[in-house]
Amino acid sequence: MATGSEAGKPAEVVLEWPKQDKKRMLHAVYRVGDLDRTIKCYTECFGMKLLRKRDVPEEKYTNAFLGFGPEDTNFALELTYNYGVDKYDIGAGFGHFAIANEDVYKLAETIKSSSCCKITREPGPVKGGSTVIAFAQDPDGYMFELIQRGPTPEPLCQVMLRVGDLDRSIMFYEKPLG
Ligand SMILES: C[C@@H](O)C(=O)SC[C@H](NC(=O)CC[C@H](N)C(=O)O)C(=O)NCC(=O)O
Ligand SMILES: [Zn+2]
Repeated sequence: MATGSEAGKPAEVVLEWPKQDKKRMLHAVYRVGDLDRTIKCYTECFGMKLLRKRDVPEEKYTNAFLGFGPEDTNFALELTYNYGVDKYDIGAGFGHFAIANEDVYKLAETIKSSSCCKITREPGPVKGGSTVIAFAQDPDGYMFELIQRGPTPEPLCQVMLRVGDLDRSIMFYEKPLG
C-alpha cells in the first residue's frame, strides 16, 4: 500500500521545506472548445479572475490564464483554444481540479443558477469521511471538486489525476520533479 512520502516526516520538516525549496507548481494547461464560454464560467461560477490572454495566430491557438491571484504567487489554469476545435475527449485519467471554499452549499447554489456549469454531486460529507464536498462540471466536461475549508490565499488547491501505480508516481514526482 503506497503511503505518502511525507507520512514519515515530522510536521516541522514538512513546514520548513517550502522555505528552502523555491520550486512551485505554476499552472495546469488543458484544451477547451470555447475560450470566452469557459472564462465567463470560471469567473462567474468560481470567482476566478482572468489574469492574461495570449493569441498565437501563426500557430492557430489562443491561451487564457485564470486563477485566484497573480501568477507570481498563485497557481493558474492555462486554457488553450485551438482555432476551429470546439470539443475534446477528456479521457479517464483526468479526475478533477479542487477549489477550497468556506461555504460549499452556497457555492453550489450559485453554480446551479448559472447557465454554464452543473452540479453533478450535491454538497455533503465525502464518502468515507467528514469533509463537505460537491462536484461541478464545466462546459467542456472538466470536473471541479468544491471542498469546504477555512479561508486560504490559494483556493485552487489540488489536481486529481488517476495513476496506474501510486508508488511509481510518487517516486517520479519526488525524484526528477523534486
Ligand atoms: C481528497 C478529496 O480531494 C477527494 O477527491 S476524495 C473524493 C472521492 N474520490 C474517490 O472516490 C476516488 C476514487 C474513485 N474511484 C475515482 O476514480 O474517482 C470521491 O469522488 N468521492 C465521491 C463522493 O461522493 O464522496
Ligand atoms: Zn479531490
